[in-house]
Amino acid sequence: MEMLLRAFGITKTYGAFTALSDISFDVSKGEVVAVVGPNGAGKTTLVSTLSGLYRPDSGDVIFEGRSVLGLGPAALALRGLARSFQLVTVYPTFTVEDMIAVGAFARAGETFRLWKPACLYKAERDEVREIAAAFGLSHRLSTPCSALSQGEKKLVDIASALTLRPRLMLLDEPTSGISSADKHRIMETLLDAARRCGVESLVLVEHDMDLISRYATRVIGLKAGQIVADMRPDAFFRDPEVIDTLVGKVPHHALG
Ligand SMILES: Nc1ncnc2c1ncn2[C@@H]1O[C@H](COP(=O)(O)OP(=O)(O)OP(=O)(O)O)[C@@H](O)[C@H]1O
Repeated sequence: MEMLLRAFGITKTYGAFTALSDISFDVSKGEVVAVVGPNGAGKTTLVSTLSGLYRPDSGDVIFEGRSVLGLGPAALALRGLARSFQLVTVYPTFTVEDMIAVGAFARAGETFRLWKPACLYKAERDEVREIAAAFGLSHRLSTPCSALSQGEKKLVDIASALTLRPRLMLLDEPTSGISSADKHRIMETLLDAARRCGVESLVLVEHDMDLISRYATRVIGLKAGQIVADMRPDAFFRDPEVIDTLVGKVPHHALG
């Protein structure tokens, strides 16, 4: 399987505190990697380091065979490794169409110049509409983001990142704040839309074991900044020691 991302020897400190310690793993085409672990394990720090927001103290991040250290999130997204940034909550008065367009404009070299009249960008608008359709958001294009449900807000954020057509997408808790009843629908929509938009691999921080057992192809377990498990979900859910270390009790139905 083609390797897209390689992280090796990643150490990240905050002052005297070591949040990530010598983290190494690869992500190949076709994988949906769930990153799990207790609060403070370093999951968000890992996503922020992989996506160029933080520079590690040591180690390297290789994407498509080249180091991407120091590129920063915007340049990295344009290179094909993107994360969502929860901009919907930052710009609640923007319509769904404008919010999704942020990424399309960035790809066109118009880095987040949102004040420009939207009508100037016919090609980008067409693409925005195509992506909105993949996310089932066509009927919401002119709705202000503030009027969306929590699940729709998550989808708009991810849709915006997808206009950059990334090969690999990093998602930090894509279903947080969404009711249990809606989580599966949102996860299915986002995975299906991501594939349709050309995403080849996903790395997501996720706490919901039921979602992981159903949608992940691999689980990486972090504890105190170190990888303590890297395995297929079926093996993960059948390892009581790993479960106890990383998540405590697992819902019975996640065990299949
Ligand atoms: N900017 C920062 N400055 C100092 N310490 C930080 C900073 N960001 C995170 N930390 C600390 O680093 C550790 C890892 O934090 P991180 O947010 O990556 O963990 P997490 O696994 O995502 O946790 P959670 O599940 O609670 O979101 C925690 O102890 C946190 O307090």
